[in-house]
Amino acid sequence: MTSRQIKQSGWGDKWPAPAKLNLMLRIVGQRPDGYHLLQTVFQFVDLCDWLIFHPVGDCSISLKQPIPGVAEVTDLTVRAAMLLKAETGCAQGVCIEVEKNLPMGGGLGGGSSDAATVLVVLNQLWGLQLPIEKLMALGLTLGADVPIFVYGYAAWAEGVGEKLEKIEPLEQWVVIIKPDCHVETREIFLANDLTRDSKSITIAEFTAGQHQNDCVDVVSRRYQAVENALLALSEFSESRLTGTGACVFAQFASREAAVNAYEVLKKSWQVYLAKGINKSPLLSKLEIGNT
Ligand SMILES: C[C@](O)(CO)[C@H](O)COP(=O)(O)OP(=O)(O)OC[C@H]1O[C@@H](n2ccc(N)nc2=O)[C@H](O)[C@@H]1O
Ligand SMILES: Nc1ncnc2c1ncn2[C@@H]1O[C@H](COP(=O)(O)OP(=O)(O)OP(=O)(O)O)[C@@H](O)[C@H]1O
Repeated sequence: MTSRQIKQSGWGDKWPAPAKLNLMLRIVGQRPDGYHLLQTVFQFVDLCDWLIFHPVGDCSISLKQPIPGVAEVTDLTVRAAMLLKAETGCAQGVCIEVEKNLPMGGGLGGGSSDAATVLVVLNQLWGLQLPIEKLMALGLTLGADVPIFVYGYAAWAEGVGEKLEKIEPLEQWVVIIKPDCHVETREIFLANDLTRDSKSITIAEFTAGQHQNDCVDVVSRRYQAVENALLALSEFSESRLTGTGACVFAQFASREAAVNAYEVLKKSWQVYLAKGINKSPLLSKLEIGNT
């Protein structure tokens, strides 16, 4: 696979960083370093943060406006840019502007997606020509969810989420509830009552309807708002947790059915109406190399 080429220069453009859903999530083991071995299915949705890259005259990395509560040096976009510089010795700089739409700590992977967009776009804007595989490996050092956003296709994932196999789940309408709580991924993976020995399943079993998320009981027990959201959504369709939460979602075969649920639920919840997509909108803004 060669690096992907950008149609135009891309400086000053708005670049998408989409959200993801985990359509199922099984914990099938644990590595010696404590990280959990998963089986999961990633699909993107058309809800996005948007990033703009502004040229600067020196080698500095900065944010136009830091996200409240996230120090600039720990922001995943800044860390992604620094990582590229450290890896390549690139002497260029950038000012990154982030239009933040995705809720943080929601299990939608917003921070990871922002980081992936930085890796993919700066790789091109800075003329670094790192291959996608290298960007995915760099991304993995920032977070387990970063590689899928670099990869850009809906996928069956194993390992900690870095072993990816392209699949094409149905692109259905989705209603997502963001309960009024912030779930730390780390807290859930540290829980004593987390199932860590699920039986592995096949893609065919997932396609036939095996949608279990092994984190759901642990998260529901600790966060009443998540349990309530799962219950509210289940009035309309099968309700599921994405990642370690806090967001819960349900898929709908028609836009009408999704809108109906959305209209009812928005009276009581922070709710999003979205569409599942198997190709990341970030990829759609790029010309594809030899993929
Ligand atoms: C739950 C998922 O969202 C599913 O897509 C991801 O596995 C989480 O990915 P992420 O948010 O990028 O997570 P990271 O930032 O890499 O890890 C946060 C913390 O969760 C724990 N963690 C994460 C992923 C994993 N497979 N096993 C873990 O035990 C680790 O303690 C880690 O310190
Ligand atoms: N650019 C960023 N956007 C969002 N969060 C960031 C960013 N940089 C650092 N963070 C930190 O990362 C934490 C997790 O944010 P994120 O939005 O990725 O959560 P999430 O949706 O639960 O992700 P995941 O599904 O990968 O666990 C935030 O609480 C915040 O402290």
